Amino acid sequence: MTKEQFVVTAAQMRDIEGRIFAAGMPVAALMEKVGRLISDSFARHWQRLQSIIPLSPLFQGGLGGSNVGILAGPGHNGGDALVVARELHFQGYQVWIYQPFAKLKELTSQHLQYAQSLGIPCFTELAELPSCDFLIDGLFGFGLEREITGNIAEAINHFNDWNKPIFSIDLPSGLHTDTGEVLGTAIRANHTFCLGLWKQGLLQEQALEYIGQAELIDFDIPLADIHAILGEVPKIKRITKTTVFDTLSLPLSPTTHKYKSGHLLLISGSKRYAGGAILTGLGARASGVGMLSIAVPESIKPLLISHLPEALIIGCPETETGAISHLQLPPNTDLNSFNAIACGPGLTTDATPIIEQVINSDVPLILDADGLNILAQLGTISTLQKRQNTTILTPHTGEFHRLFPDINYQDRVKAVQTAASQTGAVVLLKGARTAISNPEGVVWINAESTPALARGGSGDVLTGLMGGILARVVNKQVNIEDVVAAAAWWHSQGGILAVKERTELGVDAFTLTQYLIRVLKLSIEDIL
Ligand SMILES: NC(=O)C1=CN([C@@H]2O[C@H](COP(=O)(O)OP(=O)(O)OC[C@H]3O[C@@H](n4cnc5c(N)ncnc54)[C@H](OP(=O)(O)O)[C@@H]3O)[C@@H](O)[C@H]2O)[C@@H](O)CC1
Ligand SMILES: Nc1ncnc2c1ncn2[C@@H]1O[C@H](COP(=O)(O)OP(=O)(O)O)[C@@H](O)[C@H]1O
Ligand SMILES: [K+]
Repeated sequence: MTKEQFVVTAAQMRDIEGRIFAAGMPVAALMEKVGRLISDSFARHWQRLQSIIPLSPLFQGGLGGSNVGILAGPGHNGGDALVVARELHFQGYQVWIYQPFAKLKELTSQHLQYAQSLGIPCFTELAELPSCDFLIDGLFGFGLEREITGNIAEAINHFNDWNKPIFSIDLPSGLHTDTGEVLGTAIRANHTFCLGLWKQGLLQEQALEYIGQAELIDFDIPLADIHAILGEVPKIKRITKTTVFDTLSLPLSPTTHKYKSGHLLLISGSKRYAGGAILTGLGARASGVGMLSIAVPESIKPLLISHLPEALIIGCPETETGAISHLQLPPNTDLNSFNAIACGPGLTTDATPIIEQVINSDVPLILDADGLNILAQLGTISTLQKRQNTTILTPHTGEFHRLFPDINYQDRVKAVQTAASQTGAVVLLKGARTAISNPEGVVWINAESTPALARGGSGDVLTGLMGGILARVVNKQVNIEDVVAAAAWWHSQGGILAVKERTELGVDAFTLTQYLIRVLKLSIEDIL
């Protein structure tokens, strides 16, 4: 595992830190190291930002003239901020410190004393503060456990109103380290330097509006200390490129043939929602699956053929409403002919018999969209109990609630763990921070995405892509949750690349399908 993949709670971070200190690392030395790493990273970002953000009238020209306000808290988060204050002072920035606390931890107090001895102005009252070009927030880190109130809450709201870029140390002050909940009020950062290991709260949706761009500052925590606290196989992990490339089974074997590269059956679309079938098919195309069959109502078969000439389009008898009434597979084919089935986008809830049929089959199965709505009507847990083979459910929040009305989905990590354990399925809960769990509670979180994906049809693309990867690798000793994670990561990265080239408004679902291979190519070049 790489450092980027680990996710910790405050208690786990404290325990890991405890081991490092017990082994002889002086606390002050670690703070010094962390502070220097933050200042270096900050200087790089500031140089880039300066070219795009107008500076205050006090700006005196040149990078060294920038004005920086440091917000220092009473604990070691404040200590980190004071090391950064000193470093930036020596680099030529105009620095001031806001420190309104009566009682400081000893190390923090020493750094404050030294900063003052260097002539760095230090203020305790908001009204006294000069202007600045940006703020560095070191009020609270993972030691914050209770609500922020009174003058500190007022100060945080005041700084948010300044509309200056804010860089937060470890996490935006005011966020709960584990849940990402706002404790009273919180700094709205433009950039967060997360220290050492990703804190769980930074991966929770409720924290997203406060974090800005997040970056991990690696300060060389020994892997042995991480595993001693998190276990050899940590329960909660962040998806990274490495996860994905371990799963995609590339490069292809030189002796492969089309049936060795997987055969996927997509069951999707209706007269009313023909587009869902096309988007799912285009998502599957990008997976590189060897054989793609798509079952649709007879009347939309010509449309599918025109978009996906390489796929075998299976026209099925349809209901009066234009949904598939039953599957009519080609001669000598049954469901066992496929390595995986992905089922649901655009089906409408009139296709109930199809869902019953695929659930009763013994083929690895992905259910999405109307596949999930029908499953909810059939009774989620009792219906899935019959299944022997792999099942993957990919609900968005509304579908999740229909499937699992008794599970509280506010804490998304717990929600997917419970849903997966109740059903024996791998459950992916879509959203800004998609969370995935297997029945044993091993969780992947997709921490990089873009709101540009919040558009109709983008989930259909994910279903097709995931189905194709599943069909390709399902017989190759992979963990199913890794396949699901790989698809979620690839889908989001496609969206992120599309945003870079086309803006956040330019990522309709069809366009997204065109970016999947482009982003894969860039990622492969990156790791070579
Ligand atoms: N782990 C690592 O490897 C490393 C960690 N490092 C850094 O240490 C940080 C953690 O430091 P930390 O433990 O001192 O806690 P921190 O977040 O500064 O705040 C706690 C202080 O705030 C106070 N306080 C709390 N709530 C409050 C409230 N509502 N309103 C007002 N006050 C409140 C509380 O006081 P008390 O509860 O005693 O009243 C206490 O004094 C971590 O985020 C990282 O930046 C790096 O330096 C090196 C590597
Ligand atoms: N705010 C957001 N940030 C990042 N990704 C998002 C956001 N909102 C939705 N998504 C992603 O967009 C996709 C939407 O899927 P879904 O709701 O099933 O749409 P549809 O059914 O129209 O295809 C999911 O992959 C989801 O994770
Ligand atoms: K902070």
